[in-house]
Amino acid sequence: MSLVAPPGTSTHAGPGGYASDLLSLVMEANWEQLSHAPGIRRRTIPATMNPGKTTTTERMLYYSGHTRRIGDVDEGSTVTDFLPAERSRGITIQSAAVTFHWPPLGEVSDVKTGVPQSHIPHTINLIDTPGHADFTFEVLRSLRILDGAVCILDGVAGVEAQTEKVWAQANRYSIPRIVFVNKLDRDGAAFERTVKEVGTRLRGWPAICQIPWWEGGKGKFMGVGDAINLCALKWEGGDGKRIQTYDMEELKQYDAGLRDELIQARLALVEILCEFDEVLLSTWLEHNDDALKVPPQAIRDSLRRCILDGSGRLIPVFAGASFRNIGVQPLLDAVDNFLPNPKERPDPEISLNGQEYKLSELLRGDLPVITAAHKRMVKKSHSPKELVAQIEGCALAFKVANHPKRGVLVYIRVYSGSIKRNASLWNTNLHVSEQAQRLLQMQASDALEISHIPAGQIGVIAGLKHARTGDTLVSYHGHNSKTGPPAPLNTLQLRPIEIPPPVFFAAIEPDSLSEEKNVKEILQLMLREDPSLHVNIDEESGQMLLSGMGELHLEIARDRLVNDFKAKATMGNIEISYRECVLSPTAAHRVLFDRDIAGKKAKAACEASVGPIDEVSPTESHTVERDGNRITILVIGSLGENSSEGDSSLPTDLPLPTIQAALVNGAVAALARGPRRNFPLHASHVTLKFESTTDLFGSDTSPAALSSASRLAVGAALNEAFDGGNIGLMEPVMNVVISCNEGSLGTIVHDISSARGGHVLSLENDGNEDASSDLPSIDPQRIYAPPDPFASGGGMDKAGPGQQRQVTARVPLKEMVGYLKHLRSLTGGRGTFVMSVDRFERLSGPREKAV
Ligand SMILES: Nc1nc2c(ncn2[C@@H]2O[C@H](COP(=O)(O)OP(=O)(O)OP(=O)(O)O)[C@@H](O)[C@H]2O)c(=O)[nH]1
Repeated sequence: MSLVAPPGTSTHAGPGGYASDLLSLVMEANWEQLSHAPGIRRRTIPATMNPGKTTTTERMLYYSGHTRRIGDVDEGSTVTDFLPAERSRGITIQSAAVTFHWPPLGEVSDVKTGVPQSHIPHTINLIDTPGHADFTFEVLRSLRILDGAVCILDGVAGVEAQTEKVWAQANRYSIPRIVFVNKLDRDGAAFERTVKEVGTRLRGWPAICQIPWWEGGKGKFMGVGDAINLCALKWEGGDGKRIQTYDMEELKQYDAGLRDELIQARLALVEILCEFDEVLLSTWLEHNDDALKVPPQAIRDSLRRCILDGSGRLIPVFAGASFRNIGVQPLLDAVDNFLPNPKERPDPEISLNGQEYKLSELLRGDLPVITAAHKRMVKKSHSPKELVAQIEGCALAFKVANHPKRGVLVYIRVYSGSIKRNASLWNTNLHVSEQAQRLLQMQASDALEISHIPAGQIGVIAGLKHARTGDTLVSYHGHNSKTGPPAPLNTLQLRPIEIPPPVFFAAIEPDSLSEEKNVKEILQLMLREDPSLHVNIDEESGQMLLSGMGELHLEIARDRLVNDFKAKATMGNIEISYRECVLSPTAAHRVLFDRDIAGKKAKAACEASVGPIDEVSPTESHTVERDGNRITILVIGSLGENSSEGDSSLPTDLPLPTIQAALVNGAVAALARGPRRNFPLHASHVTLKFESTTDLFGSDTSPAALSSASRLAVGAALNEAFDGGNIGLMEPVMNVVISCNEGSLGTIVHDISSARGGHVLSLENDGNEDASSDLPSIDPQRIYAPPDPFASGGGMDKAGPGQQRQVTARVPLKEMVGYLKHLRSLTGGRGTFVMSVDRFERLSGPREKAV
């Protein structure tokens, strides 16, 4: 028996091993991801509500030397949950990014080849993400930039509906993952059951790397058995830095039961790896089919190979109880050992003009869309390849945060080239240029000024005025600051993500007229931080409506507005955001706008008509989709035909893309407020016609004048529809997935279909027939897991008698308000559900009256 420092702190490679290209690791709420190349890792923690992501993050920061004390979620003293609203509620709202090193930099000795990755310091950028379903979008957004993730599961609750949802998205982004089963100190903790649920509900084969160690097999949770290194680790209390290791010989004396189980775990681990990895299969054969003789390093290498593709078909599983400071250091080692570095990650997805490609395809310069664009160019000073070679860097803004001292910080991940200080960045979402005046690397509470952020790295741009979370920023050699890089490069989007439509709203009332401007500015900043919030300001009345994904989402937004940003305003009741729709096509309405804007003469005209989206087929002209509506812009040139980019009838300071963007903006503003009940329009198709011979008025025609003309013309068309009784109402209908036990299935199905007007779409067992997963279902009998000492029956009975069942249904949102409480009462507190917007549906007579 020996007293050793925790794995990952004593035997690491020396300062020489700290490669200069050390990356960092990212950890998100629910997920921890680590990237690790010759030094970089990022990890995330995905999970369900409250499985302990923030608690685990606190320990990671403490053991890595990033903090001097362990913060507590319940006391509101953690590093990553720093917003007052997070601290008062004990939940994560915004994903927080922190950078630290594992193993700690000062504690390394010599670098040797062939040592585990965890012996070489890695920079880890960790993102701690939220768990509540209202913030799912925040999690999905963070997933796009992760190189790897740690999924933290609650060992009592197991795999929950929310875990499955985030897991499926991680599959889509091919993110390598490991699972940490937390809270094993709690009454009712069931490691075996949780592992089997990982297999059946997440559809990956669990590769158990650690098994829980309960005192005497049934007592206090005190450590883990390590199936890779064939030893047991016992935490000695306190801050968790003192860990005793027991080798297999010592275990014979100390806990023979654990030793026997550890042997089973090692056999199962090698067996499952051999099924996926031929290299390990050969090693096993070389060791006379003896799984106990396979060297730990061969197992580590194999695990790394098996999860690298991010398919989730094999899932390494670790065990612990973060709150008791048990299991966190080996988890950090696992992040170093198994999660990939940015260079090992697949090519990111991009979109150009709405078409999907891979980034490397674009950078090679041979995409047909680029060659075609080159052919259309008037000035062909570059070949298509050279056109693309002018891209100096391209990055994704994954987080915008308002720092009390440093102002607005935009966190970016660079995907190609590098972003240099003072580079002019074209924002392909907003179509504006802004300069990256200051680049920072955030280290602990310090910010280091840097000259550039290279590909694969995460950094911060300070002082940007426009960039929002989710925007793509392109640095393009010699781009025009008004129109950006040549089309279609000006539309380049990295890993685009669809923002779900908001389904709840509330009115924001500034306390006084003088406060209005301040409130609007704060709301704009909040929107930059969180693009799943929407603000709609009525031009005429000045009324502000804030909409979002759920009631909690809006409550938190109110807390941020009033308490954090100190706005003097109140928020009205939270209500369901219905939609309005146009039932039949209107006539064309031409509007001439002729008024001063900000003291300057502004004049422009255009013609608009509106109809239902299905009945007006899209034309070949410029058509965009916005908030569930379609907008077509027809710009007629001097020759009476659709203008192309080089049309000489347009003034040079008002090129075609600027006109199109201004007209679209006006239409979007008009569609944001319907004529009937002020709800946004949905499923409507606007056609806007602009003739350069009649609708342009020299230098008086500015983008602002064009937007106003378009807003008024669309408004006039909508009013015509309203006067003719042609505006209908639509309601959000949710796709609801409920997890419950067999016993309560009948009551739930009855309640959904008769009392709530829902349609049940499917009933499944344990998610095994889940058609949304590409992976084959897994028979839980074939999954190895050590028996649960506290389980009352078989392995899968957490919800009481009977199997776990999953009900998928489509239900109007109105009927789902307050459903969690009801579901809990129907299922004895055990049922859970997730929902997302499925569609908006036209309301029938009686339902319409009820709105
Ligand atoms: N008993 C026990 N409690 C834990 C453990 N880990 C976390 N907790 C408690 O669980 C609660 C939730 O922990 P958090 O760390 O906030 O969980 P989270 O996953 O970050 O939560 P959200 O981000 O809001 O989803 C807190 O009260 C923690 O003290 C553990 O290992 N054992």
